[in-house]
Parts: sequence; structure tokens; C-alpha cells
Amino acid sequence: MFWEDKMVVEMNQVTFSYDKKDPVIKELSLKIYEGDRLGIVGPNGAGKTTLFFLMAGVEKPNYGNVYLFGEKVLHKRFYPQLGMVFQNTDDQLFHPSVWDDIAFGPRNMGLSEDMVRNRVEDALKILEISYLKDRLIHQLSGGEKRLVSIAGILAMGSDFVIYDEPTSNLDMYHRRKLIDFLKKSKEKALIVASHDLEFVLEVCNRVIIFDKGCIVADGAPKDILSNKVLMEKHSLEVPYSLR
Ligand SMILES: Nc1ncnc2c1ncn2[C@@H]1O[C@H](COP(=O)(O)OP(=O)(O)OP(=O)(O)O)[C@@H](O)[C@H]1O
Repeated sequence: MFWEDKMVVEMNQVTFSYDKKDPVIKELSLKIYEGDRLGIVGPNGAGKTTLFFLMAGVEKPNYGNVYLFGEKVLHKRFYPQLGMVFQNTDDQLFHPSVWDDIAFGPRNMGLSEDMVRNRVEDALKILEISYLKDRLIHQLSGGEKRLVSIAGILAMGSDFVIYDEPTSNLDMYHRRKLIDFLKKSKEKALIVASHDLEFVLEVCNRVIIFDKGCIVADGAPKDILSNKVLMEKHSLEVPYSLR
């Protein structure tokens, strides 16, 4: 491996299948660099979430390797440089209370309780959800759970963050807040997987179309998302603002 300056992720010829079935990810090679705000779009079941699980070490490739900030990703190792907002909030929120859930990441990073408290309070403030801090997770609405799961990742202060369907369940106000926040965010790189293509257009400076475990297009968001033939071929629609 030759690690290029400013590279955040490198995937080399990665193939992965669940339960020895047909591969969900097929000989995939991908490089993500500092400054990338990468939107990943594609039909249901294309393999987007699986791709993120491979980057985070949640799943292990059958073939090929994944590198994160120059380090080979090992199966089930905790990488605090990488934060992931899961598509399904119930996969992420496993403490009974909002506060403890948001504090989990910073605590796991070995920070002092004072620093943990600051991180949690800052994350709550950024998302304007301080009023939820004493609530129980199982009593929250879908959108509130989404915001708490985002707060938990913000509190870790990771250099690379993956947002898997971050706008699902969010109302227009919180969706706009998230767009404004992501536009200003200081992470070295971020990925957004979303079926909300207007959101991708506002937040991202690079887009990949992902289908059947392969990258079928990679380039500037406006060029890709306005290409009607390409989009329809992969069960996608050109967003309104580009028609
Ligand atoms: N744990 C699992 N065991 C077996 N098959 C799985 C598992 N998780 C996902 N799959 C299958 O792998 C394929 C890719 O799923 P994945 O969740 O990565 O797609 P996706 O692009 O994120 O989809 P969506 O846009 O619908 O969220 C699908 O066919 C799915 O049914």
C-alpha cells in the first residue's frame, strides 16, 4: 500500500458477502480524501450500509483491505477517528437515557467526566435538543431518536463521520439545521448516504452512485445528479432543483 497525503480511507479490491451468498460488495476500490463531503446515492439494497460497516470494521471483507488514516481496519476494533450515525437508530442507541447514550462515545475514548459533560452539552446545544437530556430513549419519537444519535456522534469529535440516512424522520426545521451544521462542520471528511437528493446536493462536493455493490459513477454532484439517463438507470430521479 502507498498511502497518499490527505487520504482518509482507502479500499482495495474489496469483496464481501453475508453468509457465503452472492457478494453484496464486489471488487470495490475507493479513495476518500480530506475535504471530501461525499454523497453516496443508490437504490434500496445497493450495499451502502454494508460498505460503511466494512469501513468501520463492523464487517470483515472476504477479499481485499480497508485502510483508515493509513491504518489497516481490523474486525470489531473501535476506531474513535470514525463516527457513524446508523440508519436504524435502535442499532445505535442502547443506553436507557439520552444523556448516557450521548456520553457513551466520549467515555469510551477515555475522557475525564468533566470533558464528557462538556462534549455532551455542546452536542445537545448544536442540535438544539438540550431539553431532551433527561428523557428516556424508549419514550422518544423517531425524529428525536435521530437527533440524539447524531448528538452521540458529534460528541465524539471524530475526524471522519458517516451519516447513513440522516434526514429520515427529521422535520423540515431540524433537516435545515442539519444542513447548516454539516456545511460548516470541521471534520476532515464526511459521507452522507441518502435518498434525500436535495440534501445531498446542498451538503456534498462529491457524489457516488452505488448500485449492486459497485461504484457506477463518481464526480461532481451537479453533473451526476442532473444526468437523467444515468439516474434513471439506477432507479433514481433527478432532484427538482436540477430539472
Ligand atoms: N445481516 C445481513 N445478513 C444478510 N443479508 C444482509 C444483511 N444486511 C444486509 N443484507 C443484504 O445485503 C444487501 C445490501 O444491503 P444494505 O443494507 O447494505 O443496502 P443499502 O444500500 O444500505 O440499502 P437501503 O438504501 O435500502 O438502506 C441487501 O440485499 C440486504 O438484504
